[in-house]
Amino acid sequence: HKTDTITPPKNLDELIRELHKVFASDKVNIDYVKTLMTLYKSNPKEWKKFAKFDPHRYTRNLVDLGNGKFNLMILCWNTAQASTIHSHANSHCFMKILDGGVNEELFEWPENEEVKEMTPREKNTYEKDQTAYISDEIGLHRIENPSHTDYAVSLHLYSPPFDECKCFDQYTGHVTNAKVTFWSKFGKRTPFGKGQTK
Ligand SMILES: O=C(O)CCSS
Ligand SMILES: [Fe+2]
Repeated sequence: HKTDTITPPKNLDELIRELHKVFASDKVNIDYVKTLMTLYKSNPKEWKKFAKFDPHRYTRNLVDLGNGKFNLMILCWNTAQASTIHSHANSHCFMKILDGGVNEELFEWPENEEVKEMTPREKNTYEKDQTAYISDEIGLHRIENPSHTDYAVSLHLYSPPFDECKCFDQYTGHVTNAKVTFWSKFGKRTPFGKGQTK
């Protein structure tokens, strides 16, 4: 796919339809997907039913299962909430900002098993409608909503889908495997203890 002739998706449903087509073939054209997600102009009317904020932690809200080829989800960052430093299970990770803004701080992978502070790399800031891409080959990152007054909302596509990722302690490089959970699926709250991890 050439990226200069992409028609912008008219709405979230059209973006999802287009993503299903793109991921039907096995080779992922990273630039094409980034451009497509960027060209979708965020419209809160289309995603507000997925936008649930929690006082303690950012929420992960499943939007689409991508025919098994990808997971599409909306993450809601309350003020000053951040992720751990984490990896992406050898998957592609695309993050498009739907509202507010986030900071991304990249880190090198820790070397072997030594106990050492992790090495920070570049910091990026993403504003509404911008799209970021990361993979384990690029490195690790932490995503944060830096605002103490405004929420942030981001649309994440992981391909292939994964339900566990590695989290890293910045000061020791210690790794833990964490199952990822969903606060809601297709706009409905996931019941406690059930269905939260897949
Ligand atoms: O999926 C997650 O919880 C990590 C958000 S930053 S890609
Ligand atoms: Fe991430």
